[in-house]
Amino acid sequence: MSVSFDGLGLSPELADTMTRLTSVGATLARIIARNGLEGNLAEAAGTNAGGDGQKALDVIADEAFMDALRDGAVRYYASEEQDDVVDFETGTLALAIDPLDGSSNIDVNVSIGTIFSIFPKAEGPDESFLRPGTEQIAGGYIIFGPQTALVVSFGKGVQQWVLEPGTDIWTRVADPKPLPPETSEYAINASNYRHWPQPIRAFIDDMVAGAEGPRGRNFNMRWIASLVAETHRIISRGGVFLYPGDDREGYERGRLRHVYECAPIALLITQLGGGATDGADPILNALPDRLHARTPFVFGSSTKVARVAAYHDLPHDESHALFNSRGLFRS
Ligand SMILES: O=P(O)(O)OC[C@H]1O[C@](O)(COP(=O)(O)O)[C@@H](O)[C@@H]1O
Ligand SMILES: [Mg+2]
Ligand SMILES: [Mg+2]
Repeated sequence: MSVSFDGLGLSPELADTMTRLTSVGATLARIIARNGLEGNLAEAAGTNAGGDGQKALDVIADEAFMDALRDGAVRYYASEEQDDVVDFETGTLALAIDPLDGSSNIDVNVSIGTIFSIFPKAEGPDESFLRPGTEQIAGGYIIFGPQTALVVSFGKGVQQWVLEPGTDIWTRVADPKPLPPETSEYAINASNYRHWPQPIRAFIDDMVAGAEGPRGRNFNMRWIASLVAETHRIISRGGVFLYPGDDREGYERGRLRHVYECAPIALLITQLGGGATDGADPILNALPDRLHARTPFVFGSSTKVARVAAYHDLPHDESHALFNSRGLFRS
């Protein structure tokens, strides 16, 4: 196993934890690349704490991370795939993880990932995880796509490593650049349009209307249905992502989980100069009320994220007027 976090000021405990995460990442990359050769990683395997159907790879990834982190510096392990926090009984850190993000893409050979968030351990499990994302000492993801990469922030910018295919060797590559403040690309699952609240519909309506609409220019749309892949694209070339709350039962607070999906992504995006909110307020300042809490999530290029918040503040007619070609907030 070869990876170096030298020069980043990490404590030995954090560096050891990161090494364990990257070791599992290399193993998972090999397992994912062999999907279908020995078994079907997308096979149904049960139901998790959030009521989502689990796939075989969800369970394999969760067990691999848990085994690798036990007897290290992580005391509390909180996973999307487990109802409760696992107490390893020794260690100074608390790690929350979405072991396999984007599981609807396992069987279609599209990028998936692992998202993690690390805090210094607090008194107990609740105190360790139900706290503002500003207190994270690390947050990031591993993306399993045509290329396997680690993108992480330790609170001072964002760093990136790439896995040499077929090996355990991770090489640090150029840091991601700051996000462009403006963008012409958005990501949202538009099949939920009829369920969205009015400000989200207005924001999207105005972009769909393109050059002929109030915004006076055309926009492009992408939806991969892997938060990790969506984040990687936005980090690479800008954009805005929205998973709002909607009126479907169980989706009042959207779909994404605060602790192990949104908080670490918000850390990365804000470190790159972007915005990350629940539509109105910064995610990193919010307090989740339980481990598997969901939150509406809007992140990406700062101007767009601010504009979504402005749509929430204004009555429908006024928002269209303010954002039209003669309005105050054009572009
Ligand atoms: O299927 P939908 O509603 O578009 O939701 C897609 C979202 O769900 C997720 O797949 C949820 O993550 P999991 O696969 O870890 O449950 C995100 O990666 C993605 O952004
Ligand atoms: Mg996920
Ligand atoms: Mg998952």
